[in-house]
Amino acid sequence: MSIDFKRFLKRPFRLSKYDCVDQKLTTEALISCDKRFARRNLTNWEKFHLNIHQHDLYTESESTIDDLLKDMATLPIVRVGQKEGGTQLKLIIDYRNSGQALFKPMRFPRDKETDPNHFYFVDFERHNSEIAAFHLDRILGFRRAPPVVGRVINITSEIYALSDDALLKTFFVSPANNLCFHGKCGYYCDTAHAICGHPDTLEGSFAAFLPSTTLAPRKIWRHPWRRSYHKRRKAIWETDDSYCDNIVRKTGPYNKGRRLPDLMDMSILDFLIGNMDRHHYETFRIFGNNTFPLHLDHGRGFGLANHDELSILAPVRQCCLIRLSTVTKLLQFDGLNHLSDLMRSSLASDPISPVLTEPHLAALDRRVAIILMTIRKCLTSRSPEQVFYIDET
Ligand SMILES: Nc1ncnc2c1ncn2[C@@H]1O[C@H](COP(=O)(O)OP(=O)(O)OP(=O)(O)O)[C@@H](O)[C@H]1O
Ligand SMILES: [Mn+2]
Repeated sequence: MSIDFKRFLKRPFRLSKYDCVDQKLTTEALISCDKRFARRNLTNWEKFHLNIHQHDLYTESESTIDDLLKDMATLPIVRVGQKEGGTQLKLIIDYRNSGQALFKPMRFPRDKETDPNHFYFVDFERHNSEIAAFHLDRILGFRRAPPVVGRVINITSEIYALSDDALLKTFFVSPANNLCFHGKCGYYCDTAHAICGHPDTLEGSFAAFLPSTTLAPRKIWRHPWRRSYHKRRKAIWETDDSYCDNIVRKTGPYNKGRRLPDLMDMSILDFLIGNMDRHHYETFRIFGNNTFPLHLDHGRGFGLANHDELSILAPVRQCCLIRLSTVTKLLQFDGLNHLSDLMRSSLASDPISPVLTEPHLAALDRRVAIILMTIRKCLTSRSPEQVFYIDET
């Protein structure tokens, strides 16, 4: 099943004479059902949106994703506004063809490590982590993260000149004569933490927007292994290793189907990138419960190259569960195709390459070994049938 775009398709500029809404909503059907589509080619954003399916955001063979990455990295920007909500500054970028991207700015050089006195919930976001997490999600075969690409922009002509009034009010010229802005948000949106051009250029990550929530409403779920987001308190799972078996597995939607294995995949992705900030996740409502959780918000990964945060793997360790297809992938990385090599070559195509430093790439291989060790340990106390989840086909 793909997303129900009936309302999208009913937009009068598209389908005034024909009524195609009962047809299977593939791109091909759309094109054949209104000849004007052939004249006005779908944008890569539209192709991406229309191909979102029940089980993933895109398919392995889809060339649209690479085209979309290229578009986000090169198409002219026509308008810039701030994304409301969330804790740190994010901009909504409008392109000339109506495509949109979520922009996160670069704050530090790639090798700047997380401040050891920062909690996971106050750490700065890293644009390169958003890019690397998308590539990793794709390499692991999950395809649950929207495409993200890097781009160097001119802060004067591509942000300042195109800003909405609210954002414009936060611009200033620094003592070093650089153009800066800070926007409005919960953390780090003040003069002391402004984003400045060097002198005029600014690097950032551009994530393709998902279909609007009006067309494709999403459900927001609290993550069962959410941290406490408190300076002194701990979450239950941090002190109780039976949390998965005694609580999570007994609660819907984790008591059946793909959701629990999906959370294991998410934990693996987060452990590999070092992301401790997974508080909620979203699904598309139209697909019900038997669908994938979106992998969004990876700005807090790749902060520490020499530390492996084992607590991120707690879901896998406590549930002793992993998708057979995921463990098969990880075993391949244990052999000749190191994950670091696959990531290095995948990231080489990004305009702001190198996206990750060598120590962060090396950390990926070390962490793959830790995940596999965790699974091997599970197999000493549980049967393979209990540990490996096989998807229904
Ligand atoms: N590619 C996207 N397309 C559409 N909406 C998105 C996309 N990425 C993120 N969002 C929405 O924007 C919200 C904020 O984004 P994100 O989580 O990356 O920022 P954040 O500042 O870290 O937020 P928070 O502090 O709530 O974690 C997300 O909860 C999500 O609903
Ligand atoms: Mn966040």
